[in-house]
Amino acid sequence: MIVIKYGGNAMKSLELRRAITAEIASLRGQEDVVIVHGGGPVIEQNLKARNIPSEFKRGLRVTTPEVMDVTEQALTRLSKELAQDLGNAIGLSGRDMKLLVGNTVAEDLGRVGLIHTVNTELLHKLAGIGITPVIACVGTDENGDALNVNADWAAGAVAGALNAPILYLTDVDGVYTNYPDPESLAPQLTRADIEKGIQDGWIAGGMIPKVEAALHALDKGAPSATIGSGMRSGVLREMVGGARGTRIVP
Ligand SMILES: Nc1ncnc2c1ncn2[C@@H]1O[C@H](COP(=O)(O)OP(=O)(O)O)[C@@H](O)[C@H]1O
Ligand SMILES: CC(=O)N[C@@H](CCC(=O)OP(=O)(O)O)C(=O)O
Repeated sequence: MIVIKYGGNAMKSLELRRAITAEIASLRGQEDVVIVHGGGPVIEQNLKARNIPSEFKRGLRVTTPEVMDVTEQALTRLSKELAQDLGNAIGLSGRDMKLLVGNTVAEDLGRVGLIHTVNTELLHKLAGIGITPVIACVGTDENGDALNVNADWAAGAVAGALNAPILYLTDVDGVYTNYPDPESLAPQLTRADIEKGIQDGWIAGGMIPKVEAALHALDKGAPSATIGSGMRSGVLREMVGGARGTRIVP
């Protein structure tokens, strides 16, 4: 089984979305796939349409109950659409059958959560009948209330719980030591390299939660974590084989 995190940047256009879902569909011929997705830009659009202001603290969206509602609506709709694009797939959120259970992390972040328990049995059962789960990064707490989980972290938790490799699909070919110089793409980074990269500033912005979530996935049991772009035909197979993207190692 392999976990694919599919985020907002790699969904910017319908063409891109279709190209990536076709790539994922072709990978399914060789591996069972579990998709965990985000959708930051769609959430943003829906909040704007309703005139609901939203801000980020420490890279996470401050999630009031109102923001939670809009986020959940946007992401669960997206999971249905992605599942339709893919075929033989089912759109779920972490609230279905306690798929992603967690807790809030800080009072000033509202409903932002981290996942501690994943219903892996459900994922194995779906794989057993040839259905690909497409999971929106919305979790539940023990009371059944929704949590807004950063998609990189949600996917890392799923990969860790399944002891499965994870591919982080984004809009860059991997982590660059001198972004965006193509010559500086790092084939492999260790925890120490990542700590240095964040400290020295060459790992920045949205790449920070991604590399941190990748390390977390490894800590929790994922055998490998690879960051790259799924935009070209055949690239996912190459990422799985380690020939493309940046592989994060302990
Ligand atoms: N060292 C780096 N190498 C590659 N990308 C980087 C680096 N540092 C920062 N980035 C930024 O991280 C972005 C990917 O993170 P993010 O925008 O959160 O992606 P997604 O929405 O796909 O999860 C890239 O588009 C790039 O702008
Ligand atoms: C807590 C938090 O920040 N949640 C994210 C969830 C979506 C996400 O992570 O989507 P991408 O993968 O497209 O960035 C948010 O509200 O934007």
